[in-house]
Amino acid sequence: MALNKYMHPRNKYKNNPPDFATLAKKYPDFAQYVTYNKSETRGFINFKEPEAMRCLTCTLLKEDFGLEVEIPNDRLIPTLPLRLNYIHWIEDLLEGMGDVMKAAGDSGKVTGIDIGAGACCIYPLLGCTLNSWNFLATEVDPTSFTYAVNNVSRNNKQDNITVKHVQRDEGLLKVLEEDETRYDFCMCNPPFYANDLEAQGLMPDRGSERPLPSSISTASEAERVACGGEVGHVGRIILESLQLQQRIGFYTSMLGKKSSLKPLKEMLKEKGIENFACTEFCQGRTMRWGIVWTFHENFTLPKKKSKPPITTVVPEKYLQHLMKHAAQTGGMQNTRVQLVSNAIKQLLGELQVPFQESAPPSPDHRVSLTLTPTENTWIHNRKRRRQKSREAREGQKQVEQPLLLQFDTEEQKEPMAEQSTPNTEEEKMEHDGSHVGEGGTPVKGNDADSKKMETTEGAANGATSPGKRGASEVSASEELLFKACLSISMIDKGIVMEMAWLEGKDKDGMNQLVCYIKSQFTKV
Ligand SMILES: C[S@@+](CC[C@H](N)C(=O)[O-])C[C@H]1O[C@@H](n2cnc3c(N)ncnc32)[C@H](O)[C@@H]1O
Repeated sequence: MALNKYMHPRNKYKNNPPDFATLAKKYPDFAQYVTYNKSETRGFINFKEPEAMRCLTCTLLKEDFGLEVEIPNDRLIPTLPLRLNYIHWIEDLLEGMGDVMKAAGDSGKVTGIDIGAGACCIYPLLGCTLNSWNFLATEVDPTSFTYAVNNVSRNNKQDNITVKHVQRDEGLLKVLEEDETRYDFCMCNPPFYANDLEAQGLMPDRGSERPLPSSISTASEAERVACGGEVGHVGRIILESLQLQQRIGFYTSMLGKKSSLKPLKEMLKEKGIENFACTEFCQGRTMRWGIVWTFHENFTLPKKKSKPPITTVVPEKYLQHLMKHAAQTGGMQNTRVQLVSNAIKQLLGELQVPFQESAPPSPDHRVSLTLTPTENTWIHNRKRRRQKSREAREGQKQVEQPLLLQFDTEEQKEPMAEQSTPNTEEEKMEHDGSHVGEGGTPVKGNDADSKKMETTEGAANGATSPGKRGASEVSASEELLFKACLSISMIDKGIVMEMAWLEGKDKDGMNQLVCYIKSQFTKV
């Protein structure tokens, strides 16, 4: 699928589309929707068949997240890659907001609001399962509300997720009236359309070049239509946020139409809300957009588009090397993420790259470091090491080997500007392409000119500065080469290192540093 490569790097389906044949073997309910190629090695499903899509979402939630859900026939079927992209964006924003939260005296327990949870209650269930977030979920539609409540208790999440039935005209202000909680964020997947004609794609402004939705929508009227469409719906949240201010850390919404961004950005500016940003959610053949705003002045939201983080899978051989070393030195209590991050921290220390670690570690045990080098020591270091090798060869001083990451003595051979790993089986992930039940707005040709996932930035939320200076300690007289967020996390049982550009003047330097660290992974 064309856009899968721009999925959020932590989206578990980015490089790992579901294998329908394998799922069919395990789940007989799902098997009835699967057809096979001649050799029966590959399974397919019909993305235009709502029953098949409903079963796929339920099966994936069970298989990949351990969640049991029931979705009624006549309600929206949430597709997972898009929902995960939104959740991961919130994770990134939360990470960038770490310090601001602390300044606001936050307890550290992340609590969000999902406006319009739907029957599946997908965002609260995913957010709670992946990140232990608590949620207040609102829902206007009585049927969806009942299903949402049941789906929460079916998964034993009632202590973490409260589902509240609200009236259509009951906004956040009313919902939070008798509530003292300070929320970290709110999220919303609003009804896209202003009326049923627009929902059916029959409005004259739809544009003749634009194809009709490729799938049958199972969404109810409340799920598709809101007064003023999504601009009206999100506009009301903007107006309410003017009163709620910092009661909610940051406000977000997903948008189904790119054209909705402009009026919403104009409204934010008109209301004096300058701290806002937008992003793209790319998956399958569909794009969606995200908008975020905050009343926290210190929280710098990402303002411009940036490349996706450079993603590197840490080789198994290197992990084995670290574990062996840990076994010898009594460090076996460390997780694999900790072992890799400790080794990288040691390397950064040796390179004298100032870094600051986010604290506390995120619930998914990801370790994030904000790097703020003022000098390119990794290139110089290579030169120095080459010089030392030469000297050693000439019978002079021997080269010192650092403890864990043994430096290479050759010039690096890898390309300097690595991009995210390409998707190998994209076509298998038809899943999000059809967008059943969401009144799909397929990507237009002219929307497709910039398909890069915007990465969230502003992760300068450190609490410790191990070994070297902290990121904030770079003195004004020293010029920053760049600021980047290096994170180490576990994705699908593998350890992944990501480097995301934040700001600065030396992108090549950051790419070189990634190559340098990568080269250490292969030196064991
Ligand atoms: C597009 S659906 C999204 C459902 C779910 N969040 C998802 O992403 O699959 C929008 C949901 O918002 C609900 N809704 C519409 N207006 C609402 C309002 N004023 N307050 C709360 N929920 C609302 C609808 O009933 C519907 O369930």
